[in-house]
Amino acid sequence: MQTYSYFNENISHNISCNECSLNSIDYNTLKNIQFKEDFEKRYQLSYKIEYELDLHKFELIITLGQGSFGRVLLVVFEQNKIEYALKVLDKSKIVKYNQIKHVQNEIRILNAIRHPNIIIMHCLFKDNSYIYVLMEYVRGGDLFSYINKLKVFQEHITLFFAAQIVLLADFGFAKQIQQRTYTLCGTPDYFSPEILQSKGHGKPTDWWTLGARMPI
Ligand SMILES: Nc1ncnc2c1ncn2[C@@H]1O[C@H](COP(=O)(O)OP(=O)(O)OP(=O)(O)O)[C@@H](O)[C@H]1O
Repeated sequence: MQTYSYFNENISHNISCNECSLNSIDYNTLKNIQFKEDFEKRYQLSYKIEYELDLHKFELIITLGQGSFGRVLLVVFEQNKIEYALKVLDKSKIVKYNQIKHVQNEIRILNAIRHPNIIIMHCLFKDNSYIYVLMEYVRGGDLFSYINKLKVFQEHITLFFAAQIVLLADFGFAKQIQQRTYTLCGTPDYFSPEILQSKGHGKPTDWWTLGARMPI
């Protein structure tokens, strides 16, 4: 079996991953943290690997969804009996489709952000074939499935989702920018005019996409 070292596997960390470290997120404390500064610090530090964790320490319940490079499983951690979402990423697929940088970036951003509206990444572990991202489990499914089910949203439902149910979990195409970027990514149907004009786009482009995606 092939092994890779793209995800800091070769850097040794002295980490004890126990019940305590998985439960150590205190929301009240987090409220007071200056999100941006904290993000920068965490982003620079990059992510760490929990070498003491492996799949056998979890009970597998069901598959929650399928992504491009693997599945997301609902699991229960044996030590504390808490449910988590475990994203299982297939290393060989990531390498085959030349997505190493994208995946590294997604994990790095998710690991760096601590915000009540953004899913918590607890830790990362790996074996020879897969990378496992242990995250907060969010009930209720995702917006995409809900849109598929209802097809068209009434205005009040659209307002409800747009205003408050923006729990972000997917940072595959996320990028840290100062003013503008010229990177072309995303679904063409929802491209903003500034992306199409290739003159550089910044944060307002996300508002365009949110509006375009709302199925009123
Ligand atoms: N933390 C979570 N809690 C509950 N369900 C989740 C969680 N994370 C992901 N899921 C479910 O798993 C599905 C797959 O997620 P994943 O992030 O792997 O792929 P994706 O974003 O849909 O696709 P891609 O890999 O192309 O970005 C999601 O659509 C969602 O239904």
